[in-house]
Amino acid sequence: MQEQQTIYGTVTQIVFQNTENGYVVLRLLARDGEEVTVTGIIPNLGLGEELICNGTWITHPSYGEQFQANSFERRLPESARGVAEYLGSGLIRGIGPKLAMRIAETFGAEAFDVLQNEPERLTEIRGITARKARDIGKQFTEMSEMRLLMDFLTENGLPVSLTPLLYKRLGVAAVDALSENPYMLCDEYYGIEFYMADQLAAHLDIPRLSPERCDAGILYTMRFNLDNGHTFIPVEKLVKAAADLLSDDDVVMEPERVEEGIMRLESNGQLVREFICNRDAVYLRVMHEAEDYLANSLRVMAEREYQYDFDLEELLASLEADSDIDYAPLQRKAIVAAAKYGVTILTGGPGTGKTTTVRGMLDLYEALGLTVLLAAPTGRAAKRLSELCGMEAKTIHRLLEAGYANGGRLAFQRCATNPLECDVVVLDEVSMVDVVLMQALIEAMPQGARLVLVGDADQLPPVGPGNFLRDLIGSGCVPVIALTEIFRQAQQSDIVMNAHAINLGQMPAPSRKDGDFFVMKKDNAADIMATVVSLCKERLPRYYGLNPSQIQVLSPARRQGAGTIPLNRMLQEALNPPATSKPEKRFGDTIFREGDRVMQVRNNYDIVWESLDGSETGTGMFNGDVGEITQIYPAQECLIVRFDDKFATYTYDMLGELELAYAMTVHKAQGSEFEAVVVAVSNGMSRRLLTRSILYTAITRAKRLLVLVGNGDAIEYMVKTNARNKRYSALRTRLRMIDPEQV
Ligand SMILES: Nc1ncnc2c1ncn2[C@@H]1O[C@H](COP(=O)(O)OP(=O)(O)OP(=O)(O)O)[C@@H](O)[C@H]1O
Repeated sequence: MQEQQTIYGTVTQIVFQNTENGYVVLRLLARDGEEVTVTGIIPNLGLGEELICNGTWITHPSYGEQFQANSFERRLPESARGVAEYLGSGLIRGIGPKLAMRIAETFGAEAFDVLQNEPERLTEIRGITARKARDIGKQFTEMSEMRLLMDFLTENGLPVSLTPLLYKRLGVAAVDALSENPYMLCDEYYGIEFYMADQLAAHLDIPRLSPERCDAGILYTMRFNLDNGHTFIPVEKLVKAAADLLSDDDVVMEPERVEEGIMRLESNGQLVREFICNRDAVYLRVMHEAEDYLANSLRVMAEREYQYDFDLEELLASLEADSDIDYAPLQRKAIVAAAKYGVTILTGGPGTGKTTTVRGMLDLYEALGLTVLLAAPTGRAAKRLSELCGMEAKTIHRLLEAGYANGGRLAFQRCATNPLECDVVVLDEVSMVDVVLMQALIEAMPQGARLVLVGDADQLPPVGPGNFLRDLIGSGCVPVIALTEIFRQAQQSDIVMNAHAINLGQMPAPSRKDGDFFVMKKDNAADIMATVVSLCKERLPRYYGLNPSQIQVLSPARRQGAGTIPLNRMLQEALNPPATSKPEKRFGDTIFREGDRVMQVRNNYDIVWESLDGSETGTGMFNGDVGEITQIYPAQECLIVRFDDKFATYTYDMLGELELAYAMTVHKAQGSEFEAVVVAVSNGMSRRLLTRSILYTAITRAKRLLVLVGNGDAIEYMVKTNARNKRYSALRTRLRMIDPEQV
């Protein structure tokens, strides 16, 4: 093992600095007068800082001898020259080298004290207004606080990328809060894995069998399972999973202790335990509230029937006569039901006429003088719905005016006390909506408004918890109109016909020369990916006149086989190769380059956007929004992404919210449609992902052309595997249980 050494010195040059993870390569003027290269994680480093580095000397194959620091202590420079260098190194907006020099000359070694405690004294320097002084002081204070926080995170092996999140929510109190409860990092806001928080807890000497650790492990296990779509966990499974999580070679968390923990969390209101669906079920409180609320409110809404002093069927017939449409009997039934009942479900596969039926509903509502709001779970689905219905549709989040409340938690402006203004809400792509969001929507509906739910129950279930659409249909409590007839026009499409065949467990029909559905069989992932690239780059543009931007590649998996990560790397290389004219920015393993297709991968209500013509500005980008990087500004450390009709700015520290999107997972593509879709399926992908509903969802994303490139066995396996991953959810049972007399 290399001998640990300590070196002291002053930072004279920052050769490389990664702003996300704090990795730096620097030159240090050591106390013995020698200048050496040092590498390590030292966030927010400035020139002139004094460092005491502990580490080892290594010989780098290209750069020779350098000191690899594994821990360090740092001190701000004390000499006037050091102060000038530090302030002038670009850390503070508004201070360049010249101004830094003047600050150092005026205040000498006291400069940092002035910046932190008496920034108004900066006005003694010519050219600094009171406002600028305040701004500089504020930045310096924030930087100092953030440095302390970063130092704390680094010392405890936690990612420095948590700094902005923690600082935004807790400010200067973050270190104290973490020291008091390191497990707060496991909540959905920070999303840190249990073992990391556990590591911090160990540094803080929190006993491993302590109730705090036990309770944190139980809650972590509960949240982790929500990601698998469950709304509750049977107690015996929870006990086992939490005991496993909390035990290792050194410590055994007995199941009895976990049971005690569950009782503690039950009595302090964080968990709810109920015997339901023949199970001893444990819920996170919010999840129990969501299910319970949905069951009660939907039951009440479904009981509601609206009376008209004229015949709705006749009114619809007269509307039909005025238009060139002749609805099928089931469509007519759905349109009338949507005006008559409190809740109506309209479901069916592709080409069965759902959209046409929704348009019929809108016509009837108009004739009845009812105000309608249209919504869908994703931006793309909302856009498509707007186009098809000729009226504005919003995402559910936008409809409910989502934003961040104090402390950074998601909050909806539209709610029970400030309801939406409408007589009807029509929600499309309901298969994607989880129980928590559904609860928020129903809470925001005004008393007496109708709800129309449209979706295809054979699509993938939502990413979030529950199985809302299937549970509601299965409960039998709500009128359901299931369209089954494929309209003649839609029958011309092999995409539609094969989607229905696959849904019935049949292999897709062989490709027709003039058809819109092709299967290309390739044996291994490398051949599959090479074929996908050639389709996107040459063959589809050449034969179908498609622009590569109209083609979307989908894969069930991310890393395995022909997953989205290797596919994105290859597609980026082929469709947007590096060029000196195109600036790029590396973030983790991804290189973002001007011209790249990217996707926003979580909801962020704070991202500022501007419409293309600059006439409108707003905030909020949503999970699944796809755009193109139009500019990268290295000096300003930001890049601009164009999403359909708007530009959004991302600073480099936000790049964790973007992914390359030449290829995306089928899950991410839910609710979106594309001109042409290329689906890659290979052996080597987890069998959990090779299911019929994933293949069906992938295929139904294509409007004009679908090419399925894959291993024959894997495709057949998908068609035959109707396994829906089991979700623990009790909504269906609750809906059936409730006695309408009691509500
Ligand atoms: N009553 C009808 N008479 C004749 N054609 C119809 C009727 N209803 C729908 N169609 C036609 O059937 C096709 C599919 O209808 P529509 O787009 O409404 O179905 P959909 O279920 O929304 O399909 P998808 O989910 O694939 O978008 C369209 O071409 C539409 O014009």
